[in-house]
Amino acid sequence: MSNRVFEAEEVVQHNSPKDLYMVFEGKVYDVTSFAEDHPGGLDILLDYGGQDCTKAYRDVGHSAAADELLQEMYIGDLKPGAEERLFELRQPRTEENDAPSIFMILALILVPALAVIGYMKFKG
Ligand code: HEM
Repeated sequence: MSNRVFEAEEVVQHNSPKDLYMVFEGKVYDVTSFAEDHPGGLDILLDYGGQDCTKAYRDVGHSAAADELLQEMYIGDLKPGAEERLFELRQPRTEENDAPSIFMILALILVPALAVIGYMKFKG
């Protein structure tokens, strides 16, 4: 068991499927090895990657077996009082899991729109 103390700045970096930390009740857990096997799915875990999942975890009503699993992944403590900072530093999910960016969506709308306008001009 480690008593390492983590800064919020460090915890938020670990938010990808290959490197996933989560904070529960002020403790830091490295859930990377378990994430793919999570019965609730990887995707839901990524929503809390590098973040506090205390409320979400409790709301699901996880079993005692889940609590035990979690304890096995304990790696240290979040610096006392750093919860708010952690939330402020919240980072977007890593690219490989991200929904298409707003630019991509705009491009998908604009390109056909310009093509139609161009065609109409050409015709007229
Ligand atoms: C952080 C470490 C976590 C561990 C070790 C964990 C572990 C587990 C385990 C063992 C189960 C199977 C049911 C049970 O034993 O309770 C489960 C189910 C589930 N978990 Fe997690 N969980 C974690 C985080 C989360 C988070 C943050 C969420 C977000 C809401 C979540 C959502 C769910 C859901 C929705 C199910 C139900 C899946 C189903 O029955 O269809 N879990 N989890």
